[in-house]
Amino acid sequence: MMHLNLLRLGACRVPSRLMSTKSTSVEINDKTGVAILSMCRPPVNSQNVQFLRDLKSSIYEIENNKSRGLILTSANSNVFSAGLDILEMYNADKEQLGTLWTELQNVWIALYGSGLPTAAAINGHAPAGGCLLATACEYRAMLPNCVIGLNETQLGIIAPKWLMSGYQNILPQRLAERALTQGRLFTTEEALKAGLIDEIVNSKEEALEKCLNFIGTFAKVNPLARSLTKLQFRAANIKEFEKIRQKDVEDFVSLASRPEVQKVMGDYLENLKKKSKK
Ligand SMILES: CCCC/C=C/CC(=O)SCCNC(=O)CCNC(=O)[C@H](O)C(C)(C)COP(=O)(O)OP(=O)(O)OC[C@H]1O[C@@H](n2cnc3c(N)ncnc32)[C@H](O)[C@@H]1OP(=O)(O)O
Repeated sequence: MMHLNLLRLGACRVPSRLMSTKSTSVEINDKTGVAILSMCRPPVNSQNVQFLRDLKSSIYEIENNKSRGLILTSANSNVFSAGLDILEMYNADKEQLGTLWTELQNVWIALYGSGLPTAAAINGHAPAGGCLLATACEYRAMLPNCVIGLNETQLGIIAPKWLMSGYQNILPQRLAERALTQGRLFTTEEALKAGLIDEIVNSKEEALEKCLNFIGTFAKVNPLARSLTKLQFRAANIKEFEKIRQKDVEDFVSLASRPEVQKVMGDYLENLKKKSKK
């Protein structure tokens, strides 16, 4: 009998640390069973191939370990994620561009298509690919004085439909269209007003607490029913994405390797470097 109880206890025990990769770490909250996935690629969590692979494997690990929910956050102090690593897109050959885009797709589908409750504790700026990750989640709490948004058109590039899905799920159509065509970055305060985020918080701890509270709202809901209901809402976007997945990589490679797009990226990078030296 005692042996059986121990086994039962063992089955319920939630480890306090699940897994780390080079650029992610995962901790499980002992009380809640919720996984906190921290991105840690200083200084700005820019998304290169390795980072995206690490993120994808952490998301699947959390899903497979039957955690009760996933909170995505950053280990860096003022940036959630600066989006795709422009250094890996600038002067890159077609194969490198294709691999980078494929890995971005893989992370998005892992997070957007996750059956778990997902929340983003946005403890810093979240432009472009950073916004993509945050809007793939179901709930967002964000620190003040930061920016979030899909600014692709500012780089002379187009966000494909799947990349816009998170935005479209959250924002009214007219606002989403205007923000995407402008390449607008919302301040935290503007993001709250637009409904792009759910709460403004004063610290990372508070952001994590709000995310935990959100995930806690499902405590009494059957997890399978919850997950299938969530995925019904997302099924059309996921199906459409799966249909164009390969073509989307080809389109990205063709666009990103154009000399004029490379020039915009080079100038953008140079401006970033100039700004950071000031
Ligand atoms: C062709 C189709 C492509 C379609 C899709 C694209 C999706 C993308 O995700 S494109 C990436 C777009 N990202 C951005 O526009 C964000 C650029 N970064 C920023 O605006 C700022 O860095 C920040 C607001 C995120 C943070 O500002 P902060 O003042 O804290 O840091 P900085 O001094 O600006 O940066 C520190 C350091 O990091 C470098 N860096 C910043 N962002 C990127 C990036 N996305 N890729 C590569 N490197 C980046 C920046 O140059 C600084 O480097 P140095 O210290 O070496 O000068």
